[in-house]
Amino acid sequence: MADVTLEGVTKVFDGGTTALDNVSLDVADGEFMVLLGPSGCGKSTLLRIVAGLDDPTRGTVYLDGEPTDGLAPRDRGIAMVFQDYALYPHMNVGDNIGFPLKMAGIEPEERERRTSDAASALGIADILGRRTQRLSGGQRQRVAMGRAIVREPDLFLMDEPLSNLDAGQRAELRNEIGGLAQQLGVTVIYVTHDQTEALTMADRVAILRRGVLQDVGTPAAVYNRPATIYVASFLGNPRICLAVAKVDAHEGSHIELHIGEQTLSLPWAHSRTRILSRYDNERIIVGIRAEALTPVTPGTASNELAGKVRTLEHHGHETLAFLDIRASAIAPDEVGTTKAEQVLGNRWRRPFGSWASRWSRNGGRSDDETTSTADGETPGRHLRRSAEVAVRLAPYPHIKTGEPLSVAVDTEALLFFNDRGNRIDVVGR
Ligand SMILES: Nc1ncnc2c1ncn2[C@@H]1O[C@H](COP(=O)(O)OP(=O)(O)OP(=O)(O)O)[C@@H](O)[C@H]1O
Repeated sequence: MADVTLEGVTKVFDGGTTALDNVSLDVADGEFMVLLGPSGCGKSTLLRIVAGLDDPTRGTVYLDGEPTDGLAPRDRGIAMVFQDYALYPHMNVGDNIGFPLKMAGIEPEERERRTSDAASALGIADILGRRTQRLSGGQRQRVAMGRAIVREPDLFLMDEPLSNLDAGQRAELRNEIGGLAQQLGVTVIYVTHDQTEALTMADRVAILRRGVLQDVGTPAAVYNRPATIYVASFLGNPRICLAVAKVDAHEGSHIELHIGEQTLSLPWAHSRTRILSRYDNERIIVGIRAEALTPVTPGTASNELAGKVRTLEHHGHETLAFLDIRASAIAPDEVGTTKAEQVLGNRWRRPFGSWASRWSRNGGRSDDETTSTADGETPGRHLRRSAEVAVRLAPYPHIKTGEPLSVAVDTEALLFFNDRGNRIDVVGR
């Protein structure tokens, strides 16, 4: 039995770095929770605080409903596995796995039984007598895992345990760790920066950015219905296209989304029309994943985008075409900054009216990339990021870079964000 609750956990290190900023998170008993985020977002700090190796500056960690303040790491029923698995080189595999039991004064017979059970579960029962120096990376990590599970912990904390392995070993162990956790019924908090690990292994994923929890949900929920633009862009390969669109609501009839010079039309009965209509005459960000697009003969679909193929990426089983749809795009890191305000134009439309209206007339495309705004900013600099959508094609298609391509757009699969990067159509999350 081990459920974990973090309540308003903040960690500010000496020197002023805020590694965690008011993080609240529940991990249920037996759940496989993956903490996902880029380097430096606070994942390891969170894990160390749960383990009791670091104290939070503010907030509380509860284990099974009990506050852990002052509870020593060894009394938390936790086992940790790190990326740099330090095995004892002078011991064989079996002794490495059984070492924590020896330290705990467990009788040799019992030790042997538990060591052998752990080794069998990890598929390394046949190498118990081997020295650890000659093991492969995957085998070494299995031994490290064995040493952790042999203690029969209630809670497993894993910090990038696969990052030192090659791609093949990672894929293999990914499956095994998920299966093993289920078999043992333990609660796992697993840290990674790898979205594939998160989406394939997790019951739920918690996404951190600069110490702030962005979203928590099942892999399907955070992928299909991300709470923020950051989550939408962090998950998914190829990356989501974040295009600027102007909303034009025709009350009771339909909503037009002007993306550059092109227009998508959503019927009034569309699931998200009412929410979008609140942004009438404003610019929003439309997230377009490859899944929303299907190549078509021009003029045959009810909603289409057309563009020129800028690049082709051949992946063997498919080819990705990156299509310049002649519209403005935004980078997730720009969201919430003055850059985003300028690209979106919602705030500066009035102060810099003349330039803005010319930009608007051009459907968001700058015809003068060097025009300066009143405060000396160069708007063209911000507009040069042009929207490129990724389109999945059959392997090695006949199309060439520079050629036109039209795609049908499944408007139900589009994601809509405001200028602060929050999804404006969050329903049921
Ligand atoms: N002991 C420390 N003293 C000061 N700053 C620290 C300390 N440990 C971590 N930090 C800082 O806190 C932030 C979060 O670090 P943390 O190691 O938790 O991130 P992470 O997401 O695990 O990164 P990585 O994936 O690179 O391990 C970083 O800016 C880091 O530099």
